[in-house]
Amino acid sequence: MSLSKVYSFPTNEKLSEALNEYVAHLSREAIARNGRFTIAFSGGSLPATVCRFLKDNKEVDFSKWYVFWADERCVTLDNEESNFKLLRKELLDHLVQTDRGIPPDQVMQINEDLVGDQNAAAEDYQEKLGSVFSGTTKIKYPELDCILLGIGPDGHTCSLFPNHPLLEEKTKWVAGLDDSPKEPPRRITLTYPVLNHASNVVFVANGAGKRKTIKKILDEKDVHLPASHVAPFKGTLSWFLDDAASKDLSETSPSPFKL
Ligand SMILES: O=C1O[C@H](COP(=O)(O)O)[C@@H](O)[C@H](O)[C@H]1O
Repeated sequence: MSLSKVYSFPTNEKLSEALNEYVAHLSREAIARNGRFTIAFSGGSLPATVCRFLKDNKEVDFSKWYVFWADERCVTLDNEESNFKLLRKELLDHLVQTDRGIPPDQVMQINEDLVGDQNAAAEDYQEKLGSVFSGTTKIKYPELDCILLGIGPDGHTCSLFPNHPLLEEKTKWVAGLDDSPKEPPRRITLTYPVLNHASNVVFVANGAGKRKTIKKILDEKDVHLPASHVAPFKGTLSWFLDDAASKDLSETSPSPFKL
């Protein structure tokens, strides 16, 4: 099991600069090794924080990116609740406008025709993951190069909520739920086995509102919070926080970033 690194930055801007540096580094390494970079984004506040500088980073070869969602709401792609729509606004449209767009068949959004049935949508999404990872070989779990995770005040991550039966899911890569305690209730989510087989998992959180939750996970090791169970088997686990979010932590790691 991996040890986690916890980085904290004085401002939200510095946090975004560090994330730009780190994601660009992971992308460069993966492309040099495998000719592509597979990344999953969460929704909520994360895309704006991660993409603020990344979207203009000319050293990133976005043409080699395969983009997935760590979780998605079962809504149409133009709905205000859509995590896809959020990333379009924060990254995808900007790349197209600046002639560095990700090829559309490498952007793996939820199937809009299936949003009325979360289980069908989840199965379809699992097949999309399979089309990129399995090729002709049957694999047990996909190994994404990078999964970017947000965290809710209740400790949820992706759409894995406290006390939910999906926390026990061991077989499916992607699962559906229609009882999310946060709106909208119908969603699909990556499961723990996929999170924990990734090469690099990165939690991103900012603001005082997340402070108590982060302390419970990192210092108090509270097992009731879903984010506490993200622990990549072989991969790295990093936390990127701003000082408002990390204020009560007993310690953070020295920052290796050139900001
Ligand atoms: O519902 C969701 O919430 C979490 C946390 O969002 P935030 O706005 O508090 O950062 C997010 O990570 C997840 O993708 C989203 O569907």
